[in-house]
Amino acid sequence: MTLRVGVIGTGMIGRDHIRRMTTVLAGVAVTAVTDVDVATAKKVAEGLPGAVLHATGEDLIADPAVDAVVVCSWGPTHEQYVLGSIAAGKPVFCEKPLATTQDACRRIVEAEVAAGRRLVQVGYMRRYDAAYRALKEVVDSGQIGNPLMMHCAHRNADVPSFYEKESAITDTAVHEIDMVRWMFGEEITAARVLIPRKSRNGGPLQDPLLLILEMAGGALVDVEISVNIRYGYDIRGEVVGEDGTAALGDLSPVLVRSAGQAATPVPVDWRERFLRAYDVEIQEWVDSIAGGGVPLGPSAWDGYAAAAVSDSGVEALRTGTRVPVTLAPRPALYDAAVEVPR
Ligand SMILES: NC(=O)C1=CN([C@@H]2O[C@H](COP(=O)(O)OP(=O)(O)OC[C@H]3O[C@@H](n4cnc5c(N)ncnc54)[C@H](O)[C@@H]3O)[C@@H](O)[C@H]2O)C=CC1
Ligand SMILES: O=C1[C@@H](O)[C@H](O)[C@@H](O)[C@H](O)[C@H]1O
Repeated sequence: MTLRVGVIGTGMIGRDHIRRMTTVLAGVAVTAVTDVDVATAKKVAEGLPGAVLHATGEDLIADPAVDAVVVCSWGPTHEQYVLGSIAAGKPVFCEKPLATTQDACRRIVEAEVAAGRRLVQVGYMRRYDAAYRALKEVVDSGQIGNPLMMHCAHRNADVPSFYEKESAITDTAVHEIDMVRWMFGEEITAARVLIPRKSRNGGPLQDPLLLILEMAGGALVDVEISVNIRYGYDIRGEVVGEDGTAALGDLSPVLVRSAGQAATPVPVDWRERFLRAYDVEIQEWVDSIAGGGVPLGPSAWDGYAAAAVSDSGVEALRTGTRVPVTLAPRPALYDAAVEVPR
């Protein structure tokens, strides 16, 4: 059976997911699109034989030729489309963040619990990245002993002009927030932010930042967030255990030695660095729901938990204090929600 998908938001990642669903993945077809930027959506629809261009996200969700919805619009619009998909009983893959506040995420969790089945998956694609999966396997094997700390770096070459001070946490470090919950298999209990000297490349932003996360089991995670690093898109992670360390490997397939130097290329952006992870993520989502099953990836609960930590991180950035994370009780629908079945 071919899963018929409608895509809301035909911007950068919307178009990238449409490309992979139409030219890379199996068992899926894009049958409808919409965007408030009608001209772009029309152009995208014209390149998709048989696809319908809808005036609104609500019309797309109601389309009988749409079995499942992919939400790639701006964060503040996610809640309405995810709630609309749940109300229509349709599986929905929502790009991160699930919603921009923890209250909005809770409303989504409550709607899904009321519906009585898992319909929502959130686009935290690092759980599907080969390097992160290999790192987690080492940690889970016990080879490096009990994990005590994790050092992370999230470096963007640059960011768009509408990127705000808080985006370093809510839009960028939110990937690490989800990833470490999954890596350690436990919740984050508090956040702090340390502010170093400002980069001259950062404009009005406080760039870089250091986010410190406390894990429920006592481990500490530090995340360097640099969003104007210029040289490329660089994602790092190293877990320090009692008996050893394990780090994400060098991902380039080529090392060039020339003119007295050894060099590997650095990815330009997230599309290049996580190309394969997005493919695996969406293919697994398609496969899990195509036969009427439930989505197995990051859940609405994971989206809510990440948003709650993100809110604490923003508060820590604003106040310079340690801010605890308080989560609502986890509904039984999400038991084992920080684990991704393999
Ligand atoms: N998983 C990942 O690594 C990444 C995730 N993202 C996430 O994907 C989402 C979109 O990001 P980008 O594609 O980079 O942004 P973008 O600005 O390129 O595209 C967003 C599109 O949504 C449309 N839009 C805005 N409001 C809408 C509404 N109410 N209804 C329908 N369409 C609407 C805009 O017109 C625009 O075309 C964001 O939530 C972002 O955080 C983005 C980049 C990477
Ligand atoms: O999700 C993403 C963007 O929205 C965000 O702005 C970037 O900082 C991240 O690296 C990228 O993965």
